[in-house]
Amino acid sequence: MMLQARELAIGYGRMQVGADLSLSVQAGDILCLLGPNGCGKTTLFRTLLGLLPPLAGEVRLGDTRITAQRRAEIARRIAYVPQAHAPPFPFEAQEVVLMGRTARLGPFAQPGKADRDAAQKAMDQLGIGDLAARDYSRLSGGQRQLVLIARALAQDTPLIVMDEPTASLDFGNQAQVLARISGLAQGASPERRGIILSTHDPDQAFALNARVLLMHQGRIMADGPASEVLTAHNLSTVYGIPVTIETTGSGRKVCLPSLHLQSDPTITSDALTIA
Ligand SMILES: Nc1ncnc2c1ncn2[C@@H]1O[C@H](COP(=O)(O)OP(=O)(O)OP(=O)(O)O)[C@@H](O)[C@H]1O
Repeated sequence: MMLQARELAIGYGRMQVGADLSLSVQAGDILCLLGPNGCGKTTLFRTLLGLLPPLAGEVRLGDTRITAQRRAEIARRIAYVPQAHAPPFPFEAQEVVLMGRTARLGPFAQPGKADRDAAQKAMDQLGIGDLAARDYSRLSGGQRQLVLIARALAQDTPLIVMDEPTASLDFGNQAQVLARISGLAQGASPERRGIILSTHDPDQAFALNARVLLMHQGRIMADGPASEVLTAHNLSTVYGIPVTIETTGSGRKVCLPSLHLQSDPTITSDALTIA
């Protein structure tokens, strides 16, 4: 199963957020989207999922345009981990995870025991089995995020799209989730998944050995292996701060942003010149 976008323009009505966006992902790929706040990552994801119509270009899931497919069909092929917000209604955490099963069943089918077992297994895998009966809207941000990841695992799809999946997670849970993402992409076929995720942490792209799409001003500025795309020059250009890349003793690359911004004459703006 392959998801492919060709020369997409994305946005809302007449407001274009991005253009010339092409990508493809299939089982075994980890595609990591990096770019500044507001550059269009979530908008791109919503377009890839068929939730938002493209302003130009097309998204194909398998052989068919995604806009021509029914929601239940799409839900059998792609799971979505959105950014974790509290819902207006009090669901139990296990009901939220079970939605991953019902999404793929169609409108009138009821989830059965196998579905409940799959939901519980997904929660156990992420170490949140004990949250099953808790009110989702009263969980912490990180707990909610783990519930949404469990929902995607329970949905059991060949592709998973994750919008900043580690954003609210503590140090340990970030590593756990990254390890699971890596495992999902490496599993034996047909268990092997394709993953698209966004993150604000370039080090995660290095840790995942991901293919990186670096977005800048609504376009893809660079596309390729993390070690080729995440250069000091590219990161400094995109994020507007001096960055250095170093290699640790174990051979993994890490990004170090400079914390001495005030003394850098290229970064000054009205907001910073308080004097
Ligand atoms: N529903 C909407 N209607 C109109 N404009 C929107 C809507 N949602 C987002 N935008 C605008 O589209 C642009 C891209 O937003 P988007 O949420 O895709 O960015 P992002 O890269 O995911 O940002 P972040 O890293 O902060 O999560 C922003 O300028 C935002 O204000």
